[in-house]
Amino acid sequence: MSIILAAEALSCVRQDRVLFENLNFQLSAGQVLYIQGKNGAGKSSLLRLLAGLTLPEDGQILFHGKPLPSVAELFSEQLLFIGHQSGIHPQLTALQNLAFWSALTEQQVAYPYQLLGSLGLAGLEDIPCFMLSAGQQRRVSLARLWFTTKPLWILDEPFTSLDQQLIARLEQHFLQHLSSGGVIVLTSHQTLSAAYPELQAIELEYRW
Ligand SMILES: Nc1ncnc2c1ncn2[C@@H]1O[C@H](COP(=O)(O)OP(=O)(O)OP(=O)(O)O)[C@@H](O)[C@H]1O
Repeated sequence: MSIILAAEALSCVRQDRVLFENLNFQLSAGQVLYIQGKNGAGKSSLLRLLAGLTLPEDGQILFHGKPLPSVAELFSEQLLFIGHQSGIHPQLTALQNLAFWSALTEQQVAYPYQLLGSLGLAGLEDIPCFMLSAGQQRRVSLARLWFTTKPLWILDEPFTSLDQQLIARLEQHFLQHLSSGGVIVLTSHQTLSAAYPELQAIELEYRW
């Protein structure tokens, strides 16, 4: 199976501290990479490198076998990155946030009310997101995962603030995405519960 995303001898240094070095992995369609580690170990830093938002100290990231900078346009078309922050605009409503992402990424959201309702946000579609709870805001943010057609998902702590029911729902959605050829890289302090057919795990040590 062809490799979609790979890291070769990746190193990351922050504030003179080596967070990780010589990190290697290869991910093909249907595979999930689960990154664990203590607070400050470097999980978000690794995700930001993989999303092309920062550059590694050493090593390289390959997308479909090519160095990331050389395929930046294709990569950004195929990547959905949800960072540690929810990434929603607090003054906009849930519906407006969906419409914004939809226009920005040219991904059609066919039934926004239905989607938001299915995520437990019925009746809350038209109020500014700053009036929503942390978990509700996270739900608005994650709604993107239900209408995107992008194959590569990089998700930093996607379960934060979610209740167990929504976590289970999200993990089922991950399985669906993987079974249709998607790739997921995620961090979490929480143990994954679903039975992922092809799971790779990396534990980053906290290094002084
Ligand atoms: N933009 C930055 N500039 C300087 N140092 C940074 C930057 N971002 C992160 N760091 C440092 O890098 C280290 C790793 O941070 P990172 O956010 O990657 O950890 P993490 O494993 O995701 O932690 P957590 O579980 O708390 O979210 C920390 O010591 C942090 O201070």
